[in-house]
Amino acid sequence: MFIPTLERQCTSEQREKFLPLCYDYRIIGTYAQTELGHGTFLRGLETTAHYDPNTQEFILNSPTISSIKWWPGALGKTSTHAVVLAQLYTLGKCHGIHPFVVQLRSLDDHKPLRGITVGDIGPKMGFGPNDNGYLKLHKHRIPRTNMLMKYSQVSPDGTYTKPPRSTLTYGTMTFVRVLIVHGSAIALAKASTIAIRYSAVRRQSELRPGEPEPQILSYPTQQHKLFPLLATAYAFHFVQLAMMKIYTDVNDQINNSNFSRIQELHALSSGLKAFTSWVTNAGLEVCRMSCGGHGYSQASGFPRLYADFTPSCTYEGENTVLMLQSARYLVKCVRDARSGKTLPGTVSYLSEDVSAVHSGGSSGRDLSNLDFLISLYKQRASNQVHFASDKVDRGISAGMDLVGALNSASVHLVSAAKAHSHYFIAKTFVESLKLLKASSELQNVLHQLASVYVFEGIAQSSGDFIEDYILSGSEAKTIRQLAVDLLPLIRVNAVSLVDAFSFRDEVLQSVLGRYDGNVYENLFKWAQNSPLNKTDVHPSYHKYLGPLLKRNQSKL
Ligand SMILES: CCCCCCCC/C=C\CCCC(=O)SCCNC(=O)CCNC(=O)[C@H](O)C(C)(C)COP(=O)(O)OP(=O)(O)OC[C@H]1O[C@@H](n2cnc3c(N)ncnc32)[C@H](O)[C@@H]1OP(=O)(O)O
Ligand SMILES: Cc1cc2nc3c(=O)[nH]c(=O)nc-3n(C[C@H](O)[C@H](O)[C@H](O)COP(=O)(O)OP(=O)(O)OC[C@H]3O[C@@H](n4cnc5c(N)ncnc54)[C@H](O)[C@@H]3O)c2cc1C
Repeated sequence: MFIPTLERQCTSEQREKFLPLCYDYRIIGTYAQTELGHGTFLRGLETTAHYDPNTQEFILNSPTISSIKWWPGALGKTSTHAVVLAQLYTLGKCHGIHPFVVQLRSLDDHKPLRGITVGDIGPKMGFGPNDNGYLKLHKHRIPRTNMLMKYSQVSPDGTYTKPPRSTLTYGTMTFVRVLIVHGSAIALAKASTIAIRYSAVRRQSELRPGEPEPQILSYPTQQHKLFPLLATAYAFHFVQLAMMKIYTDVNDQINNSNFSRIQELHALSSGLKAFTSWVTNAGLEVCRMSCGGHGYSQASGFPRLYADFTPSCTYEGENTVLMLQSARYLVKCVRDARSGKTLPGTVSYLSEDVSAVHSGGSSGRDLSNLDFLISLYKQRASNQVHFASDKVDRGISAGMDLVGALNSASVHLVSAAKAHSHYFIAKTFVESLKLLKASSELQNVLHQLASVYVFEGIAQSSGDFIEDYILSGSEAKTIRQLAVDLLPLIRVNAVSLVDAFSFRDEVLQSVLGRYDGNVYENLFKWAQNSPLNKTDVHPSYHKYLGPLLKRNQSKL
C-alpha cells in the first residue's frame, strides 16, 4: 500500500524523489493509518501534523495512547519509511486527514530515528511472517515536501489549498479493496482445489456390504458442499476481472480530473470486497470440514489459508461498514432516480420498474433459464434497495435526521447492499461466459458451473425471493432441485476444473491437495518431520512423565 499511495498521491517532483527508492528496494515502506483507538472512523484519527512555517517542517505527534499507529503491516521491524495519515494543522486550523512520508529508521543501522518509537504488536491469529507494528510519534519533524501534495498543498508560508475531493485521500483503500476481490477468488480456488482433489482420493464407508468404499467425491452431500463453492471461485474470477476494468476506467477519469464516477466505484468496490470476502471466508471452512480429520492438520494447508484469509473481512474496511457505505450510495441513487436523473451503469436497474416484470407463482416460467433467473436477482436487489430506502425516508418523515434514519435502517441497508452485490456477481458471471471464446464442450461445462451458482444462490436465499413474491415456494423448491440435479454432471469434470487453476504444489502448500494425489505416504512423511518426533522418547518424559509414572507405580 506504500507504493500505490505514492504513485497516486505524489506530485511529479515527489514521484521522482520517492518512487525510484521504492522500486530499487532502497527503502521499504508501510501504510500507517489505523490507530489503537480508530481503524474504521478515519475522521477520528488522532495523529497530528502541525506545520511550522519558520522551519518549513511538519511536526508529527501521537498525542494520546489511542493515537498510537497500530496494525500496519511490516511496520514493526521491517519498514524504513511509512505513509502516515495524520490530521493536518496549519495556521491554527485543522484540515483533516492527509498523507505524509515519514522515515522511521536509519538507512545506515536500521535503528529508529529520534521521536520514533516502533515495534511489533505481538502474535496474531495468522499473518505470522508479517511484523504488523505500532508507531508512536513524539515531536518528529519532517520537511514540508514530505506531505503528499498531488491533490492538496501547503505552501511555504503555511497556506493550505484544499483538494478537488476530500475523499481522494482514500484512493489507495479503494484500490486494495479491488485487489481483495481478486484475493477472495484465489483463496476460494485454492480451497476448492485441495478439497476436491482430496475428495477424489479419499475413499470412506461401505455403502453396500462387499462393495468397495466409494470416493467421498461421489457422495451427493460432498458434491453439494463443494461444487457451488467451485462455481463461486469461477464466478469471483470473472467478477474481479470486471471490477478491475471498472477501477481502471474510473481511475483514468480521476487522473483527468473527472470525478463523476468516484462514488459509484467506491460503492461497488466496497460491496464486492465485503461480499466476496465473507463468502470466501465461510467457504474455506466448508472445504476444510469436508476433508474430515486430515482437514484439521496443518499438512492440509487449510489452517494457514484460513488464518491468513479471514482478516480480509476486517482490514481494508470492515465488511459491515463497507456494506453500509455501498447501501448509502444505493439510497442516494433511488432518490436520484425518483427525481428523474440518469443512473450510472452498475445501478441503472434501480430506475427500472422491475416489480411489473414478474409475479411469483405464474406457471410455465423457465426456471432453468439463466437470463430469466438473473432478472429475478435484479428484482430481488431492486426490491431490497427500495425497501431499505423507504425505511430511511420513513425515519426522516418521523423526525430523524439522515444519519439517524440511515442508522435505524442499517440492518436492512446491509441486506440491500448484499443483494445488490450478489446480483452484480451473478450477472457478470453469466455475461462473461457469453463473451468467452471457448469450445462448445468447455462452454457446456462452464454453463453447468454458472447454473449451479445461480440456482444455489437462490436456494440459499430463497426467503428473499419468496417474501417478495418473486418466486413461489414451489418454484423455489424446483430451483433447489435443479442445483442438486447438476451435481453428478459437474462431478465428471470436477478435478479438471480445479486443475485448471494451475496452482503449483509449492503454492498450494497442501499434502491433501497434491497434484499427484499421493496423500497417505506424504502425510506419514510429513508427520515424521514433526519436531516432536526428533526423538522417540521426548525430553519432557525425563522431567515430568517418568517421575510421575514411577512414583505411582511404587504405590501399586
Ligand atoms: C491477489 C491480490 C490479493 C490482495 C490482498 C491484499 C492484502 C492486503 C493486506 C493488508 C492490507 C490492509 C491494510 C489496511 O487495512 S489499511 C486501513 C484500511 N482502513 C479502512 O479501510 C478504513 C475504513 N473507513 C473508511 O473508509 C471511512 O472512515 C468510511 C467508513 C468510509 C467513513 O468515511 P467518512 O468518515 O468520511 O464518512 P462518510 O461515510 O460520511 O463518507 C463521506 C463521503 O465520502 C465518501 N467516501 C468514503 N470513502 C470513500 C472512498 N474510498 N472513495 C470515494 N468516496 C468515499 C462517502 O461515500 C461519502 O460520500 P457522500 O457523497 O455520501 O457524502
Ligand atoms: C491482518 C491485518 C492487517 C492490517 N493491516 C493494516 C495496514 O497495513 N495499515 C493500516 O492502516 N491498518 C491495517 N489494519 C487495520 C484494519 O484496517 C482495521 O482493523 C480495520 O479497518 C477495521 O477497523 P477497526 O479495527 O477499528 O474495527 P471496528 O470499526 O472497531 O470494528 C468493530 C465492530 O464495530 C462495527 N462498526 C464500526 N463502525 C460501525 C458503523 N459506523 N456502523 C455499524 N457498525 C460499525 C464493525 O462492523 C465491527 O463489527 C490491519 C488489520 C489486520 C487485522
